[in-house]
Amino acid sequence: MYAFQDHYPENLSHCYGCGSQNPHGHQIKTEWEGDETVTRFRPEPFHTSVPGFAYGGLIASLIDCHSTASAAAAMYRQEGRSMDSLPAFRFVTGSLHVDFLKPTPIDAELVIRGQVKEIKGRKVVIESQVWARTVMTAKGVVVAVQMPENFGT
Ligand SMILES: CCCCC/C=C\C/C=C\C/C=C\C/C=C\CCCC(=O)SCCNC(=O)CCNC(=O)[C@H](O)C(C)(C)COP(=O)(O)OP(=O)(O)OC[C@H]1O[C@@H](n2cnc3c(N)ncnc32)[C@H](O)[C@@H]1OP(=O)(O)O
Repeated sequence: MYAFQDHYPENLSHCYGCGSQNPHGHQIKTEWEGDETVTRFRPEPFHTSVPGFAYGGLIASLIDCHSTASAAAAMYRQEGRSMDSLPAFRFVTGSLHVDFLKPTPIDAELVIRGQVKEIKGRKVVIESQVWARTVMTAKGVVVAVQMPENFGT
């Protein structure tokens, strides 16, 4: 699979959630399935909250990076060009909202499915659902904003 995150340049691949160069991070991979974006992730025992269940911060982190990657992919798709082409779209999280609906089991593959709800100017809104087997355990809304030139200053 060649994922959205595989298009990130090396100097922007250190993110804890999605950076391929971060050995301590989740290194999530996201791709299109039709009009939805999909990330699959298997929690480790050290992601535990209550024994048997995944930590909520992990779930939020998965929704976060799934959504920023989805925002970038959506913007490229809207312009009909590949994620390798220039100018590059780089998104950071402006807002992250998570609803925890059910306990998320630690021993199941998690599937995060995202839909593009709005593209307006530099802003993309992504809604996502986290599935464990047949149960939707969380849902989220992220407002992703194109990273300003002066980010961090
Ligand atoms: C700090 C670590 C950064 C790591 C990321 C590095 C690189 C990212 C680049 C490439 C991707 C590669 C890898 C990583 C990808 C993602 C990282 C994972 C996610 C994260 O972990 S990332 C860290 C946490 N994140 C931040 O560290 C952001 C801090 N923050 C800011 O840098 C500004 O706050 C910013 C840029 C968010 C907005 O600033 P701005 O000046 O550009 O915004 P502006 O006013 O122009 O708004 C434009 C439109 O966005 C709407 N809007 C803005 N903010 C909103 C909010 N909070 N809620 C709802 N809507 C909001 C407005 O309402 C308007 O919408 P409208 O036009 O419809 O009114």
